Formats: sequence, C-alpha cells, structure tokens
Amino acid sequence: MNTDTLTPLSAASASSAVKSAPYLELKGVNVGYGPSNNRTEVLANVNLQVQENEFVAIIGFSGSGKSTLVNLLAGLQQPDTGEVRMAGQLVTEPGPERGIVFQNYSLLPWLTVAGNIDLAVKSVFPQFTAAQRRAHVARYIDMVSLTPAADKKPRELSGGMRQRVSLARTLAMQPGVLLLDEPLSALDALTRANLQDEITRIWEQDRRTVVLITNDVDEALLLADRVIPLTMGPRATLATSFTNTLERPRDRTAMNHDPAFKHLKAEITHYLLELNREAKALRVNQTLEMPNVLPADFSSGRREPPRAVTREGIRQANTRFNDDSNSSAA
Ligand SMILES: Nc1ncnc2c1ncn2[C@@H]1O[C@H](COP(=O)(O)OP(=O)(O)OP(=O)(O)O)[C@@H](O)[C@H]1O
Repeated sequence: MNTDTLTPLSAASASSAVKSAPYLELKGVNVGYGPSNNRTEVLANVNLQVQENEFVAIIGFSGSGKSTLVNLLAGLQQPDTGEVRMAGQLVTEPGPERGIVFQNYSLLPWLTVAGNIDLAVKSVFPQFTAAQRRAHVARYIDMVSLTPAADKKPRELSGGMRQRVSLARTLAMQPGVLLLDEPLSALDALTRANLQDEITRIWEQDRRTVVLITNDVDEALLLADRVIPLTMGPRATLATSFTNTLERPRDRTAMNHDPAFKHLKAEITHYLLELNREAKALRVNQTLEMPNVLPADFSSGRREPPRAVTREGIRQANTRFNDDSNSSAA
C-alpha cells in the first residue's frame, strides 16, 4: 500500500455514508508549521464530513496531526487553505457551540466541582437565574455520577474524577459538537473503561455530534459509528473510513467474542500497521546529505581544509594513522 496513492475522503466517496448535508465539515484543509524555507506540511487535503448526532473516532499515531485537526474543528486554529464549517457556517474562532475536552483536565484548582461547572454555565447561559443555574449544574454533575463530590476541590479528586468534571463542564455548555481530544489516554485501564462506559451512556441519553481523537482501536470501536484513521505525517490525511455497524448498546466483554468486531478490529489494525510500514520504508529510502568535512589534523600543527569524505580519503587517513602509530611505537 502506498500512502501517497490513497484517495482522500472526498464528498463523492463519503456520500454513500451520508444522508444529508454534513453538520461538521473539513474541506480540502492544509496546515503546515514553520517559515516557508523550512516548512513542515502537517495536514494535506483533509476532508471530513460528520452528520448531526454522529459519533466519529479519528485514530492516529503520535505526532501525525490529531491535535492540529481538533484545533481546526474547535476554531482554535485556522487552516492555511481549505475550510472548516459547522451547520454550513465557516468556523473562524472558538465558540461554545463546539465544546472540547482535553487530555489534561484544566480545572480551576480554587473552585469546587460545582464551581468549575457553574463558571462555564454562567458564561454560556447568562440569562439563567441562580436557581436555574444550580439545577443545570446539578444535572450534569449527576450525569457523570459525581453528586457526592460536588463540593470537593480538584486536588481532592482522582484523575478519572477530574476528567469526569471536565466532561460535565463541557456537556453543561450544551455544545452542538463535542470534541474529545484523547480525553482518556492519561488514565489507568480500569478508570478508562469506566469512563468509556460513562461516555457511551451519556451519548445515548443526550445525543450530540462527537469527534473523538484516540490512539486505541478498541476504544474507537466501542464508542464510534465510524472510525477514520489519520495517515502518518508529514502531509497526513484522512484517507478511508470504517463504518462500525456493531449494535448498541455495546458491551466490551461480549464484543470481544463478536466475529464482526474481531473482523473490523483486524481490518483497522492491519490498515494502521501498513501505514506504519509504508512510513518507515519512506524514511529509510530518504538520503541524508552528509556534511562535507573531515576532522581537523592538529598533529601536524596545520589545519587542513575540509574535504569530501571518499573511500580513497578514508583509506589515506587510515594509512597515515597506522604509519604514525607504528613509528611512535618504534
Ligand atoms: N505550533 C507548532 N509549531 C510547529 N510545529 C508544530 C506546532 N504544533 C504542532 N507541530 C508539529 O506538527 C506535528 C503534528 O502535531 P500534533 O500535535 O497535531 O500531532 P498529534 O498527532 O496530536 O501528536 P500527539 O499524539 O503526540 O499529541 C508534529 O510534528 C508537531 O511537532
């Protein structure tokens, strides 16, 4: 498989999976970093269409450009070329209609669980009365099963509990799109599994459009309707999309014995391994420009000008070294 020849997801190729105008869309997006004489093209011709209430997982290797992709969807960053649209509108800046949960919980340490969520609610729903706000905050704290910890400060909570607060805070803002940027990757396996179940339960009860960034195939298949690998960078792109038709609610233990799950997991894993193999092969085939220098010869008290490293040069240098060693030994 040659990643260069992969066809990026286009409106045409994605059309079989879509029924109506996309709710969230990336169109021909390119992003690079650095000055023009030393630029790294991170994302190239990225196209993505997400339907309203769809749960999409983007899976990729470290450094391939996943966070850049989420920043674009959130409006935290603008593409060099191409467009980001939500409900048909160009996304040009961050806004409460696109809620984001990061890997690090970013809670305010001096506020309680309720205080952290209340602050976000106040900024998005300034028209709420104090009683309405209290009820709203309590509803979302309950949604992530943290009612007994509502008055605790972040330092009194475990990592998993903090990530729950972060999730509740974003959900309480009732964004049209929920962007989850590897929210569970810093957690231990058990906490991660619990929170995956929590996210599934919440999504089933309070459906929204979700884009989850993850590096875990099982997590992607447990949660998402579609799994889209991001090819390895530079010039990473979304090349193909795997539709996940496993029935909901999904049970991770039962899923492990489901032939459809096993087949899909094997297909995605194989695809990712091929991407990795291709990228490694490309790196090996790249020729490195070696600097045109030899170590200076200080023994003669004279510094020789740099010379090209040639087999003959190395042979002569070795002969000189051996002659010098033999004469000093004698
Ligand atoms: N502001 C920046 N300036 C220069 N290079 C950047 C910047 N942000 C990201 N990069 C580079 O772009 C590439 C993609 O970064 P990005 O953080 O989007 O990848 P990622 O897939 O989220 O990585 P990880 O999984 O390790 O978090 C990396 O090579 C990174 O070094």
